[in-house]
Amino acid sequence: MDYKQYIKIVEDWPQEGIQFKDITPLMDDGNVFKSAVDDIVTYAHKKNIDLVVGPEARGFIIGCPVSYALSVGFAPVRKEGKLPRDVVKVDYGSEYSENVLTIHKDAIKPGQRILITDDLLATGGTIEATIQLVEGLGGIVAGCAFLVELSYLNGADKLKGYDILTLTSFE
Ligand SMILES: O=P(O)(O)OC[C@H]1O[C@H](OP(=O)(O)OP(=O)(O)O)[C@H](O)[C@@H]1O
Ligand SMILES: Nc1ncnc2[nH]cnc12
Repeated sequence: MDYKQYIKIVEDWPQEGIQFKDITPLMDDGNVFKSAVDDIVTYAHKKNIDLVVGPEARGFIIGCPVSYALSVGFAPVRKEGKLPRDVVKVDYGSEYSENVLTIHKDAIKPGQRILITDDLLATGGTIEATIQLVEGLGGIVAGCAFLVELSYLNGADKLKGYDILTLTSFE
């Protein structure tokens, strides 16, 4: 499926100079959204995944249906101050923001095989921070799956040595 046609480009949002790739039209079409989730599930089936992990908020949109289809759990990575129990945290930067990401300390058991999901790979800052949290708790990053990659921002350079799936790419 050609997913690119379902992604709308919004100029200068959320800041001047950022070309925002809006995935909501893709999600709005049930057949297209299901096909995208199914493609990620097919990728994950070969990887013996124990748990899906995704960063707030769009990582949840992709990760939760994938975890449901795989019959494994989903652990949320959230911005600081949102998770109610003991967390580990990491500072990070993305294409247009800087923040702190956290995960519950007991979300991952050492040795669990983790699939990380997000809607989009831009600079890779968010996913790099998510990997740091997962590995800090002893998880094994078995794969990272995205709907979209902005290859001109070279996020994949931060993911050398990890297995990555992207369903479509903007050059
Ligand atoms: O590769 P990067 O440069 O780090 O950018 C990618 C991240 O940016 C967006 O999240 P955002 O922080 O806008 O949060 P949201 O999902 O809550 O909209 C997107 O969903 C990715 O998580
Ligand atoms: N250009 C972009 N479009 C949509 N989401 C993003 N997250 C980081 N950069 C983005």
